[in-house]
Amino acid sequence: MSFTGGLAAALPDNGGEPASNQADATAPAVEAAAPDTRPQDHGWVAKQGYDYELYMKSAKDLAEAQARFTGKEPQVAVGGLAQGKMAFDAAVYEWNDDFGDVGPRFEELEKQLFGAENHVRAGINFEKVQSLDVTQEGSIRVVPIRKFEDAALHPVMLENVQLAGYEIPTPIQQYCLPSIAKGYDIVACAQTGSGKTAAFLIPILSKLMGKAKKLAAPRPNPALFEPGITPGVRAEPLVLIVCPTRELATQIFDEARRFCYRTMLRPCVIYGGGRVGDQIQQLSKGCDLLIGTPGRLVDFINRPHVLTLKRLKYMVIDEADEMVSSDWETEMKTIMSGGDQEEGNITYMMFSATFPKICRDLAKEHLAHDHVRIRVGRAGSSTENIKQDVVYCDASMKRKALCDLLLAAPPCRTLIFVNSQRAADEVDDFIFNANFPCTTLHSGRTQLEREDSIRAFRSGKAPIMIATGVSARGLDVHNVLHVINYDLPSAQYGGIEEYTHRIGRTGRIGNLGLATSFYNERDADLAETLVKTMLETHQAIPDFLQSFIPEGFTPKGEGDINLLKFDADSDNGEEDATESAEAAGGAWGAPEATSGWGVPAAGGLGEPTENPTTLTPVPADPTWAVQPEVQQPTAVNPVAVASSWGATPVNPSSVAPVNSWGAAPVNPPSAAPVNSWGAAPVNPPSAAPANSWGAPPVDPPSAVPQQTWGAPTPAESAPAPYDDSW
Ligand SMILES: Nc1ncnc2c1ncn2[C@@H]1O[C@H](COP(=O)(O)OP(=O)(O)OP(=O)(O)O)[C@@H](O)[C@H]1O
Repeated sequence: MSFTGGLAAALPDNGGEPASNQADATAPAVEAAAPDTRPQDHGWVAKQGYDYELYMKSAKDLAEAQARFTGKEPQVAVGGLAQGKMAFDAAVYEWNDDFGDVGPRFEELEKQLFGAENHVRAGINFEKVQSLDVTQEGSIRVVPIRKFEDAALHPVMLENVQLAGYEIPTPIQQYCLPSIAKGYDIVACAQTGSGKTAAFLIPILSKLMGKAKKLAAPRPNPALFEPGITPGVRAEPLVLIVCPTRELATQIFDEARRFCYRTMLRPCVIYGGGRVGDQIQQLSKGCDLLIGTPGRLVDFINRPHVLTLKRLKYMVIDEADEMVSSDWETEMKTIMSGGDQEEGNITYMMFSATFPKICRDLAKEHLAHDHVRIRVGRAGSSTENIKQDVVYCDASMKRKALCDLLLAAPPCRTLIFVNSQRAADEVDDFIFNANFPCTTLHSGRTQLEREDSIRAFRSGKAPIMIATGVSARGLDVHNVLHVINYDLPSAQYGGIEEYTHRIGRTGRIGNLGLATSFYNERDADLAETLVKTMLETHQAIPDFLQSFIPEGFTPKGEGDINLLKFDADSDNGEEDATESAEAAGGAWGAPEATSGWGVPAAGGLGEPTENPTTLTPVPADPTWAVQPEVQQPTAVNPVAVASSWGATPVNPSSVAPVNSWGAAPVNPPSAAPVNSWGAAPVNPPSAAPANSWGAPPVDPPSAVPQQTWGAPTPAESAPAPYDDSW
């Protein structure tokens, strides 16, 4: 099997791969150069080419071809999919009508759905996720729950939450669970990787559990369904989740498969690029929860014999900021108010990590006046669990810098962002030919290639993925330790909001992560907000960006938070700021000294979280750039520069074992990433400071912000009984 992009695989392969992995057997013979083994010497797994022949075949042929190709039974990959099968076909819990309201356990499926390697588990800094301040805005305030046991969940849902390994609800979940229980419309904004998906799935599904028979449309008994023989039904979902990308849709589907386990609720996903006929067949078995991308959804809404929204009870718009961008305007209008749904009966929810004005306007138009508005931290902020490094890199030096970077730290699952499909293919070619195990994700790929890429990345067969920002939005992959902005997203490519979404692919749910961005003069339009965003989470500001630190800002100064004021369009705006201030001093009891962002003023931004010496300006690596304004390095040792390419790791034992990719550990070794990333190249370019590349995600701040919820922790008590009056 193969996991890399087309262009790279089509080029002469210097990697000495087995014949079966060659991309094009008909390509003219090229005298093979000696394979460059530096990536593998460094610990990266061997690259694998893309098998086009296999991927051009139909679904049925694919399974057979795959068996021939591997010489085995169709292989089960992460997520339980036979390679070549598409994500919408993934197994869901199917019951027999005789079971009643709740089905029995099914161990095999349980392992597949909840296995640790198949989804991200909370990391060592989970308490940081917990400690962010929550602001409620608007007239409705809900009392947060502190434990899942207090949320009056259906007992089977509570079991599913435990199986998923969720011990404590994240802040967004603490507020969304009771809000949804009470039936409010919601606008919610919380950091990347803070559990927004479960924040709506758990309470919605819990409310519907036990009522499936009453509310859901009749459908054939799944246990007896035979495609082509059993008459199908029209899909009449109770829940619709709309999201901008196919990858996100399949990811939400995976989460929905987990939380629908043992329930009588059937999840389905539809998205562009997936075969329409096959997706219709899935829907015809019955569909209670439908996840979809806007284009395919509208297509199906226009086929009333396939899909009707007349039973709809909940509509969730995920990544709402992206969804309401002008590209989707017509589709969103059709979905939100068109079709045959009865609008008055629908609870609307909008979720995102950033919330520009256009989003707030849409919320005003569609949501009930008394909707709940929840904001965790500042809208659009990042998390301290991600260490952000910005290194100066001339455009012409980016390729070399990237290879250096990939060889500077022990191999780890790495996501590289570029601004265009073309750049993705070019970078893919380059590093694939340099023998790095990579794959690409962008909308120019076929859907099968995209799904294959993600599986290869998730499983660790291709631990490096090059992606455009749009395609990787919301991507939740276990153990992504490093995000590299090969291109920074300038204003034209989504600006600081895009930056926040991108780096949020690492450091998820309390795990630590590193984000390295290549910066040069072309990124100047981003500099000011980038610096403020970095200061907000106590990042070191490199020398060449020091001039963008707001005037008067000192690490220990009082009132510095105000100096980091962000544009209204990337925050919740003035109107919200006023309400937020009211809320802070109101029912929530937020301490007066707490800023709207939840950083306690006492320690807050004034307190650098790392050794202050790391704030010292860092000279740029002269091998990447010549930068007039930055202090020039004293000397460049060409030998050292050259050897930094193929340097063997300082301490080979600290390199993640090759086979650790596939079954990523539930809790990554505690030494990683702190120790493993810190390993500087053996012979770093003499002028290049080690920590401008792969410095570890800093000593975690010693003063972890205290809970600032205001609401007292409920005393230990028995789980709240399932409230089936919902
Ligand atoms: N309470 C919890 N405890 C532990 N893990 C959790 C909890 N809630 C969610 N997770 C896990 O955290 C990961 C991130 O969640 P999710 O993808 O919903 O984040 P998000 O806020 O939607 O991020 P993004 O804005 O980047 O899309 C998921 O793998 C999910 O399974």
